[in-house]
Amino acid sequence: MTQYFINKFALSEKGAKDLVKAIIACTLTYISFMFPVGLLYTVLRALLAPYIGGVEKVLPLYVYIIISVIILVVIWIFEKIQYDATFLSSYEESANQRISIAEKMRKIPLSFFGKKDLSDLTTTIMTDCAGIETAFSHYIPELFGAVLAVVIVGIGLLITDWRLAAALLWVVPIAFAITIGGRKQQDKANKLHDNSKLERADSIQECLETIREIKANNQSERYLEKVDKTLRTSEKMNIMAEVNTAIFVISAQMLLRVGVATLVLAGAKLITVGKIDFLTLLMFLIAASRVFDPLAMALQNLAAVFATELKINRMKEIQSQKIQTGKGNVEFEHYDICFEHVGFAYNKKENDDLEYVLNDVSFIAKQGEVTALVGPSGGGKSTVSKLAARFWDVQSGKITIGGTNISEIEPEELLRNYAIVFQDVVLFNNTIMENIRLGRRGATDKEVIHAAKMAMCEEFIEKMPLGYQTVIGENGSTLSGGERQRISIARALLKDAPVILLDEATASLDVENESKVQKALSRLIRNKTVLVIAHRMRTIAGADHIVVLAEGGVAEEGTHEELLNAGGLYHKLWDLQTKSAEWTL
Ligand SMILES: Nc1ncnc2c1ncn2[C@@H]1O[C@H](COP(=O)(O)OP(=O)(O)OP(=O)(O)O)[C@@H](O)[C@H]1O
Repeated sequence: MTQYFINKFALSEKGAKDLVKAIIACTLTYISFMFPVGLLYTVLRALLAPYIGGVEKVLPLYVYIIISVIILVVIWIFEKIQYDATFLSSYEESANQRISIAEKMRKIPLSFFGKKDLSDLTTTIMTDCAGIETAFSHYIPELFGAVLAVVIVGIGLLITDWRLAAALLWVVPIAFAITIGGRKQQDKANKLHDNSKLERADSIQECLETIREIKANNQSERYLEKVDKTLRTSEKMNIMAEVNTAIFVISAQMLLRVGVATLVLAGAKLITVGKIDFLTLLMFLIAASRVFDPLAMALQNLAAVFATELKINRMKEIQSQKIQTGKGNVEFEHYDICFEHVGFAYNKKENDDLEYVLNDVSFIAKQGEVTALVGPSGGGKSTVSKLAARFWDVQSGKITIGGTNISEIEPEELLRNYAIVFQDVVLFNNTIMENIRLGRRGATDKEVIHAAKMAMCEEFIEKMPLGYQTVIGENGSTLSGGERQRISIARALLKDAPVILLDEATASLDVENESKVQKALSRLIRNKTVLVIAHRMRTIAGADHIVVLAEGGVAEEGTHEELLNAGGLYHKLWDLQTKSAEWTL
């Protein structure tokens, strides 16, 4: 049973055990609702014995009061157990599920995130988890509990009088069959609704992220029309999903009511032929109300469980992703990074062949040297630098650091040795001090300030109202591009790792700041393995080794002088940039 729930609902072992407990608790609660019916039947039978024939003995009033109190206490205890077992443990499980998804995402290769959009993942973590939480605190335990309770109570009723029980319960399997029979239809409508919700979240998120570009291009009206359309579609799909579910659930619930009618008819007939007395029929009628209320709810819950399964499948998809693993605590003798016949593709083509963006790339970035990657746009420079940090795993060939294949090193362990500065700087809505400290957790304020000074951050930090304690807004929205880039460089200086990847690290800086920051960087890079990407050729002219990448392969390599003398692609690029430097408006 536990294993079934683990597989079916992507639960942890503890979560599945708690669910079994919750179902047992729900069953007991529903069964306990029958105790007052039994008591009422006994009292009525005793009181009415003189009129309906029989020799029932009326007990003293206090006995009935004591029994009533005991029944109330028992119901209260079962309800309390049910509450603890459903609510408390389902929230705990839901929190664990969110943490385990976040943990998983830490280890999933970036290729996964390239295929999924952000709103899809946000929906899975926030909305799906919340939906699943409700399913475990309400739908699933109540559904299984109601079904089990009806089976047990049904057996009791059959033993009491099989004819009345059959007249009452014949509708139950048909009602469930109607709800289950509509599953395909409901799944289809729920899927359309879920997709429309994702599109809605996507379009709102895109609108917020690109609001500046939309306004700059005077496209607000056109764009809002598009957002409006997704909102309207989502509303339509929502209504369709609700109507689809309602058709099947309401039909099934209506049929349950027919069971009460057939019970009355069968009961009346049995009374007239003297097979049962009126009290027995009355007890069945009260029992029917007790059984059918949870049953009607169970039919609704069954439809909700179908909808939850779509959410669970999305969660399972994340949970089943292959994660990047490897050795921890690796000691490196040196930090040479070696690309050996590397082939890499982000995506597959339509015919399922890989769409290679790097082909047979081989070069060495030696420790103590600056290796520059240059080449035309789209040639594969950023891809190479990201592969060097194992953001993705290569499809063919290998990349080694200090002789060890990086695909055998645990990604977080590997990245401990890297300081990376990208052109697209990511900053957090926190103080400048903490944004820089991200480079090395545990660094003292003095060390952070020293790194900031080296990265030429001091002059703009001093002008801020709270200096280093100024909060810089979401992704550093209150800072200029150059300031953001300097913070990112300060982070790298603070980390002081043996491998440094600089992807257009100084592109947003003005000439004065660029030369100052480069001075700081040149102090940082001593005796390190440095991989630099820069479009400004003069920035990399002094590099020890230049690798020219074009069309996903190494076109040529050497020093600046060697490549100029060779008269190849590098020479051409150099000439083009020298000419464009002379160009004026
Ligand atoms: N995340 C991605 N998913 C799919 N394709 C990608 C992705 N990133 C880059 N590419 C493709 O890989 C190829 C190499 O891109 P890359 O960014 O490495 O080139 P680059 O030389 O750094 O370009 P640039 O100088 O313009 O920054 C390009 O064709 C690009 O479209």
